Amino acid sequence: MDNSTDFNSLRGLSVFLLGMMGAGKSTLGELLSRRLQYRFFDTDILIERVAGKKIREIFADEGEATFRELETQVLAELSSLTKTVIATGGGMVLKPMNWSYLRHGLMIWLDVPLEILVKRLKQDTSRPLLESTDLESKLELLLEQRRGLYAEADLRIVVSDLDTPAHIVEKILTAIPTVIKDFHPERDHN
Ligand SMILES: Nc1ncnc2c1ncn2[C@@H]1O[C@H](COP(=O)(O)OP(=O)(O)O)[C@@H](O)[C@H]1O
Ligand SMILES: O=C(O)C1=C[C@@H](OP(=O)(O)O)[C@@H](O)[C@H](O)C1
Ligand SMILES: [Mg+2]
Repeated sequence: MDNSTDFNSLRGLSVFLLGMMGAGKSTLGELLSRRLQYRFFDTDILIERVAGKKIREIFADEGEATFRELETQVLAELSSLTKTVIATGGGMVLKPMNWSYLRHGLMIWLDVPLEILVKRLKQDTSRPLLESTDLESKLELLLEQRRGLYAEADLRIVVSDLDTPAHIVEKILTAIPTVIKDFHPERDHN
C-alpha cells in the first residue's frame, strides 16, 4: 500500500530524531525516511565525513568540544533542508544554540528504557562517552542529565523491549498527524 498520502500533513517539514545513545535514531531514521519518501541524513556520519575520521578518533585526538562544534555546524546546514529525516547524535540537545536549528523541524524523542539501552550497547565500541566506565551507571547519569531536554521534543515515542524498528516507525507515522495539528512553524526560535 502506498501510504505517502497519509503524510501530507507534514507539508515537507523535516523530522529530527532525538534520544539517548542506543535509542535507535540511526536505525529508524533510515526506515522512516523511506516511508515518508524523504531524504535521510545522520549527523554522526556527516561529522565523520567532514573530519575524515571516526567519532571515536575525533574525541581522542581533538576532544569532545571539537566534536560538539562540528555537530552544530552539520546541524546548521541540515536545518535549511525540507523533506528530510535527520538522525541526531544523543548529545545534540545539550547546546542551547542547537535548539534554534532543531526547531525548524518536527522533533521526535525516542524514549527507550535504560535496561534496553544497556542491552543494546554492551558490545559497542564506537561511542567514546561509554568507554572504560560502568555502562549502566554512565547511561543512567546521562539520561538523568538529558531527560528534561529530550522532553522538549514535539513528540515522545515510548519504546518497549518487543518493539521492532518497523513497529516503532508505524507508531511514529500514526502519531504525526495528531502532533502536526498543534505544530506552529512560527513558534519561538529562542
Ligand atoms: N527497535 C529495535 N530493536 C532491537 N534493536 C534495535 C532497535 N533499534 C535499534 N536497535 C539496535 O540498537 C543499536 C543502536 O541503534 P542505533 O540506531 O545506532 O541507535 P542510536 O543512533 O540512537 O544511537 C544497534 O545495534 C541497532 O541495531
Ligand atoms: O550521546 C552522545 O553524546 C553521543 C551520541 C552518539 O550518537 P548516537 O546517539 O547515535 O549513539 C555520538 O554522537 C557521540 O558518540 C556522542
Ligand atoms: Mg546514531
